[in-house]
Amino acid sequence: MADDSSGASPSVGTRQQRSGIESQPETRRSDSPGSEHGRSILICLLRLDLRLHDNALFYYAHQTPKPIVHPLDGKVDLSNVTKEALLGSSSDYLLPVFVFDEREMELSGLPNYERKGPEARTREFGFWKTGSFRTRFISESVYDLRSRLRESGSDLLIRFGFPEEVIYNLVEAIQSAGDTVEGVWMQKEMTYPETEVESQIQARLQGKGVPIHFVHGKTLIHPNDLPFAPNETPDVFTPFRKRVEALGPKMVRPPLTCPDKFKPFPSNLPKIPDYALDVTYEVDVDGFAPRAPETKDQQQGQLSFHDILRYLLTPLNGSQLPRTLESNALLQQRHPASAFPLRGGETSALDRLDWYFVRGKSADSSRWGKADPPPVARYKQTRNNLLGHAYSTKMSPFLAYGSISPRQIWEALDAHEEKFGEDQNTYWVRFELLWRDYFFFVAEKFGNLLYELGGFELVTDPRQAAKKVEDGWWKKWDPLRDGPENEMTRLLEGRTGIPFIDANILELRESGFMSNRGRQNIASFLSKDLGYDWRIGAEFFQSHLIDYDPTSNYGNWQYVAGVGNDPRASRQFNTIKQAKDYDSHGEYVKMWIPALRNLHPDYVHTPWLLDEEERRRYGLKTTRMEVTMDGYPSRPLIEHEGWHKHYERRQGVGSKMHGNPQEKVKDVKVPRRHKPNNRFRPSASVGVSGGLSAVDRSNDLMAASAGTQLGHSGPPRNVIPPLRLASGSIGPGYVQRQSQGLPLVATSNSFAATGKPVVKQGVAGASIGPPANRPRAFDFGSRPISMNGHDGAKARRDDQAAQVVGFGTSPLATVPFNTGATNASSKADSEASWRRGPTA
Ligand SMILES: Cc1cc2nc3c(=O)[nH]c(=O)nc-3n(C[C@H](O)[C@H](O)[C@H](O)COP(=O)(O)OP(=O)(O)OC[C@H]3O[C@@H](n4cnc5c(N)ncnc54)[C@H](O)[C@@H]3O)c2cc1C
Repeated sequence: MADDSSGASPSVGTRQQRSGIESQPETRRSDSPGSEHGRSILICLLRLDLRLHDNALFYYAHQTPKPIVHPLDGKVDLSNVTKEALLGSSSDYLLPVFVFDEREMELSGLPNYERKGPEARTREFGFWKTGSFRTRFISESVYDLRSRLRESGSDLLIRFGFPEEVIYNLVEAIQSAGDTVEGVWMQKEMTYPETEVESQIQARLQGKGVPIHFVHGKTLIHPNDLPFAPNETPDVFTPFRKRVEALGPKMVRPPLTCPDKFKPFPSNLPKIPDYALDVTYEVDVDGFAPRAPETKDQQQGQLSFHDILRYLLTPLNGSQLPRTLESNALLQQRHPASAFPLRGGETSALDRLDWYFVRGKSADSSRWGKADPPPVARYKQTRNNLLGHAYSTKMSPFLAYGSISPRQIWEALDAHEEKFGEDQNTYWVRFELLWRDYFFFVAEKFGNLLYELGGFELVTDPRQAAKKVEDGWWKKWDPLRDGPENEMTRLLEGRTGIPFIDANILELRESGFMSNRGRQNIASFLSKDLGYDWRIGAEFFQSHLIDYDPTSNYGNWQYVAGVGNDPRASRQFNTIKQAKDYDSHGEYVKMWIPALRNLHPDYVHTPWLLDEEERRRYGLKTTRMEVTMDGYPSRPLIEHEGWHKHYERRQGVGSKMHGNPQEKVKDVKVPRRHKPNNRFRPSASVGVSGGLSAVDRSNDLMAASAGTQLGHSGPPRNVIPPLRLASGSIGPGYVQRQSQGLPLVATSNSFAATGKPVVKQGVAGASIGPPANRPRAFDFGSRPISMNGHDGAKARRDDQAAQVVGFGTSPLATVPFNTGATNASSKADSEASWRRGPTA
C-alpha cells in the first residue's frame, strides 16, 4: 500500500512538494493512531452542496443506522418514514471528496494535466461552460469548505478529472489496502451532466459491494413531501405553488443540524492515480493578506490558492471563438461596481445571510422608527433595482453551489418574521424560492427537454412546438462565421446602441452578475425582439453567470422565449418602457457605459434621438458600432414601434424603482410556519475563515469607485436639453441605404411623418424580430403615462429611504443607487402581464 502521508502540517507544506503535482498535504492529517487496517470508511462526494450546515451527507453520516424492519412486522411504522431518514453510518472514518470535473471546467492549464475528454464547452455554440468569474467563485467555495472541514476535525480530498474515476480509484485502493468502504454517498441532482456522473459511478462500482446512497438537499421542499408524483408536477407555476402551499407548516422541513464534531478523516490513504494539486500554503483568497516574511523561503516553489486559480483561468484566454465574446481570464476580479461583490463559500454565504436577514439595516426608519430592520424588510420594494448589492438577497450563487440551502433562508425568514411580522416583503422571498423549486421539479419531469430548442412545449403543446422548431422560426447564429456586424454578435458584445440592453450585457461580462430584471429583458430582447435561438442566450449566461444553475437558467430562458412554462407564451418586454421604469434616472446605464455619463437622463435611454450637435455638446463621439469611453453607436440595432410612446417620458416619471404596489400574488395563503428553532444561528458562523473582513474590503472598493464614477455623471450644468418630440419623415438616406443593401440607420425623425411609426432593422430588407410566420403579441399596455404622478418631494424622500446601508459601516451607503419618483403604474401596464412571471 502506497502511503502519501508524511505527517506534515497541512498549512505549512513540505519541500518535497515543489514539483507542484504531488499528493495533497491534506491527506496527511492524522487520525486515531493504530488504525492501519480493517478500517471502515464512508466516502461523501461533494458536488453542488459545498456546506457543512443543513447538509444531509454530513448529518446522516453522523447518525447511527436505524434497523430497517419490514412494515408488516409491525415493529416500525414506515408509512411516515422516508428511506433517507433511516440512513446512518457506522463507519469510523469520513472521507469527503471534491472533484473539479473536466466536463464542466477547463483543466488543461494545470501543469502536466492530460485532458481525456473534449474541451469544456457549451453544447450548441461552444462558449466555455464555466467562465472566469464562476471559476473563481467555485474555487473559493471549495477551499472555503476545506477550511471549514479542517476546523471541524475533518478535511477535504481535492482531485481533478472525472468524479467517477476518482471514486472508483479510491474504492479500489481502499479495498486493496484491507480497509472497507462503507458506502459512497452524494446529493441527488436532476440535470445532465450531473446525472451522468451518478450513473457512471453506479456503473463503475458494480460488483464492488459498495452501496451508493443519494440524499436530497437541493430544494426547499423535500421531494418526498410533494403532494404529487414527479411526473405530475403542474406545467404552470401557480397551481404548483397553491398545491405546495396547502401543505402548510409541513411544506418545508427544518434544516438539519451540523455535527459538532466530525468523524476523523482517514490518514494513510493509499495513493490513487488521479491528478492532485493543492495549495501548499494558505493565503487569503482575496490576496490582501501579505505573506509572512519568515516563511517566504519555505514558500519558494510552493502553490497558493492563486496559483491554482491561475491554472484554471489561463486556458480561458485561448478561445476558438472571437475573444470579445468569451469569458476572459483577466476578468475575474470582483468589479468595484458589481452587484455581487462577495466571495464564494459557506463562510461568505452565512455572512451575507446574517447581513441581509439579521444584522443589516434597511434604513427605512420612517416606517420602523428606531427598530430599523434588516434589508429583507424592503425586499419587495427594492428587488427590481439594478445598482448596488443590497437590492436583493444575492443568495443565488451560494444556492447554485450549495454553500447555503434554501431551508436555511426559509428559517432566516421565520426568524425575521418572529421579530417584525409577516408581510409582502418576506412572502416575496419565499415566493421566489418556490420559483427555484418549481424549475427544479419541472426539469425533473421533462428531463433533457430542458436544453432542447422546442423546450417543455414539445410535450405540453406538441402542435405549437412543432411550428417553433421548423427552420426559419428562430434565426441562426454562427459565432465563428458571422462577423462583428452580426446582430447577435453585437448583442453579446454589448454594442446594440440600445443602452439598457448594452448596460446589462456589459454588467454580466464585467462582473459575472446581472439582475433578474436585466435577465428578463435580455432574454425577451434576444428571443422575441430579435427572434434568435434562445439557447444562444442561455449558453452565454451559462458561461458568464456566477450563479449559473441549469434548471433556473434554462427554465427561465424557456419561459421568456415562450417554449416553457409560461401560459402566455407570446408576451414580450418593451425595452424602453422597462428602462424608464427601472432605471428612470439612467444611473444604471451610466454606470456600465461610460460614454453616456454626461447625457441628460431624459435622453440616456434613447441617445439616437440626439442630433449631431447635441451629441457633440455631451462629448459623445459618433460611432457606428463601438462602445468606448467617449463613443457609442449612434443608431440602435433595431427600433420598435411600441417604444415610441415612451420616448417622451421624463426622468423619474412612472418609476417602479421603489416597487410596484399593484404587484400582488393572488390567493396567497401564507402558511403559518413552525417556530424558528435554535438550529439557525448565522451570526455564530460569521468571521470563520475571515469572511467578514474580506467582505468589508470589497465594499470599500465599491464605494470609492462608484462614488467617483457617479461624480462625473449627469448633464453639464445648466444644459437641460429640450425633450424632442418624434417628428419629421423618413429621410432620403434611409431609402438610399436600403437600395444599396446597407445596414439601415434609424433617425430620430424617421417615424412620425404619417403618424405611423416605422420599425427599423439593422439590416436592410430583413423583417424585424421573428420571422413573418410568427404570431406577435406586444403586451405593452395602452394606458398613457400620467405626468401627475410625479411628486418631487416624495421622490426625494423615497430616494433617501432607498439608500440601503452597506455592510457594517461601509461607505457604500453614499452610493445613491436607488433614485426615482412615485409609481404611475396601471392595471393595463405591461408589468401586469409579468405578475405571474418567474419573479412577478
Ligand atoms: C433568463 C434568466 C436566466 C436566469 N438564470 C439563472 C441562473 O442561472 N441561476 C439562478 O440562480 N437564477 C437564474 N435566474 C433567476 C433570477 O434572475 C436569479 O435567481 C436572481 O436574479 C438572483 O438574485 P438574488 O439571489 O438576489 O435573487 P432574489 O431576488 O433575492 O431571490 C431570492 C432567490 O430566489 C430564487 N429566484 C429568484 N428569482 C428566480 C427565478 N426567476 N427563477 C428561479 N429562481 C429564482 C433564487 O434562488 C434567488 O437567490 C434567471 C432568470 C432569468 C430571467
